[in-house]
Amino acid sequence: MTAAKRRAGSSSSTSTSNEQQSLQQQQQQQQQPQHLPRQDGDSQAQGHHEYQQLLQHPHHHHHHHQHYGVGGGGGNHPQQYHQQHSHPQQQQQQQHPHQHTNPHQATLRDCSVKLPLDILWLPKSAMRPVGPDASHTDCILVVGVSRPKLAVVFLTVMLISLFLTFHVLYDSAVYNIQAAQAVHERHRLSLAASASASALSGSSSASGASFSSSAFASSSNHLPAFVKPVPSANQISHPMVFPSSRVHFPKTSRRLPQALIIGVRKCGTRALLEMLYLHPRIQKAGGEVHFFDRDENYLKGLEWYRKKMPHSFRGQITIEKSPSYFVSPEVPERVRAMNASIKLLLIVREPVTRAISDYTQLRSHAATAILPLAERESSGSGAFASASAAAAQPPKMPSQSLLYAKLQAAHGYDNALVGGSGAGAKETKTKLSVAGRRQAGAGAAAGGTMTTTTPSPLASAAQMAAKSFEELAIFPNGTVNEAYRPLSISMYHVHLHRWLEVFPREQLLVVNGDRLIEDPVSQLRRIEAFLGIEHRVKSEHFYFNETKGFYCLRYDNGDRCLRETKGRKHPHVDPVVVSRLRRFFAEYNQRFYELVGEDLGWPEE
Ligand SMILES: Nc1ncnc2c1ncn2[C@@H]1O[C@H](COP(=O)(O)OS(=O)(=O)O)[C@@H](OP(=O)(O)O)[C@H]1O
Repeated sequence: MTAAKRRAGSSSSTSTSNEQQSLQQQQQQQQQPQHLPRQDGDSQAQGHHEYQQLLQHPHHHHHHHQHYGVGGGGGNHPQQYHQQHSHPQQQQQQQHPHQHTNPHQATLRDCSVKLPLDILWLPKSAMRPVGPDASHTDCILVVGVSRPKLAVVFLTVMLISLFLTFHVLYDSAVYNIQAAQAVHERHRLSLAASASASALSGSSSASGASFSSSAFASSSNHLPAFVKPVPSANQISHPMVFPSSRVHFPKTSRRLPQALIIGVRKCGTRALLEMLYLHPRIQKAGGEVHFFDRDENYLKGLEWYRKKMPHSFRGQITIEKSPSYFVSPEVPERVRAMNASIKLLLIVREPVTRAISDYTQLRSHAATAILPLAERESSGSGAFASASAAAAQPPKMPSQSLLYAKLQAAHGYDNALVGGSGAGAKETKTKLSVAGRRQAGAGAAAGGTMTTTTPSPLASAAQMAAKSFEELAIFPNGTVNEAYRPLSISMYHVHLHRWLEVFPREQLLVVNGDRLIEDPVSQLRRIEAFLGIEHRVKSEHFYFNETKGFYCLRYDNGDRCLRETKGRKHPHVDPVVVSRLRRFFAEYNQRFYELVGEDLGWPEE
């Protein structure tokens, strides 16, 4: 612009004193900052006036342009910019007062475009002298920015806002997709757990795995508080559109358990796990994995075990429960080998009540096993059907061998169930504990049925279902059948002793199962403190269900009670037998109290 003006001044071939004067004026203008009021402001005002006139009377300026050159005022308005640049043209017109405007030459009016922006079109001739070969119809776009720095700031803010908006949208999209995938995965796992539970229905493991695995199944899509389930997670099955390495979304993965509910069977292990699962920091394995107590699982290795665990977020605690861990001698050392600082939860109940509960479940399982067996036998296929005969059965009718296997595996007692060999399958198979040897001896001495042969499934089941608790727990001579598995499991001190040989006492918390039934929140508060998580499970998470006679759980999406296999009605047991057993257990209970350092106040009569 300045150079153009200079050129305009120096290249004029008809230099006159007026021109020189005009040139001097231009040079003075060049030396002045444009934003300052100009000394020849009158000329500018005149120019501005001319411009306004041009806009209103497009042909008028041709007759009056020679009068321009006086005026005053100044400012930063873009039009002033235009005026400054149009000055050379005015000079030219003043130099040739009689020269008419070339019809092909662009005028201010021709090049003026009315826009909401401060954008002006100027004739090219306004920028430099018109040469003989210059096109007079050219226009030059002049964009006036009155406050350049403000404009830069404005643009920068705009760009940053755009970037942040995109970032937030992108992150939230990624978060939602991943949360949906987590829900989907949870849903898939719960379906798988339900399917495996129903596949095993009719028989339960020694610790009631199949029954408890589907308990609360419908509630298993519980999510940590910071992940809101989306309504139709199943629809989101596509992979993420963008790789999320840049987004620090809390990812889930399967982790080995940091806490175990090791037992005791029939003391409320399932209720405890489900109640803990109300806590957003807790993740649970759906069913009982039996990794440490079953050799066939343990030999598969820790990676197999880890894959059985649920997805969890970092900071969550994964818990698995397999009640038979407590009574399996090899388990403590195996658990320590995996994680020496793992936290152990042991829930106990008054031993005689627990034994009766155990008996109730076994009898229930036996009864469900007898029905199809009896139907098979009455149909004439014999007690030990061949595999092909079994295969020929309708799909709903399990084969005898399968039923028998289920019966044994689920109860974990083998023949000892029927009345005898107290230490149970696991303990007799491995080295016998002191109590186990004592029990076996007592059982034999008392004339207990130390069955070593395998009875037919029907006979075994029928015996189980037919015998009363009194018959199984007390020999005819009045002595206690210590070898009866429901009783031997209730000798807590024997089993706990093994654990405390491997783990320090402070790594194990004893939960009072009777109190958990009556007042879950107080027990859960202790457990939360033990696990080092904040107190989150409150009374509003529970309501007492009169029909069931137990507390049930309140979830965001509805209320849930444990299945009917939890809280079965116990058979009436002769009070004399109950007293006898309580006296029997009094000594063992004292030993247990000593081990745990707490008197649980169980009745001794
Ligand atoms: N809230 C609630 N609802 C239902 N049942 C409850 C609850 N809290 C504790 N319990 C008691 O849990 C007993 C079953 O214990 P487990 O879950 O350890 O059984 S198992 O070993 O897993 O089969 C079960 O024993 P039984 O009453 O003998 O069936 C219940 O007494």
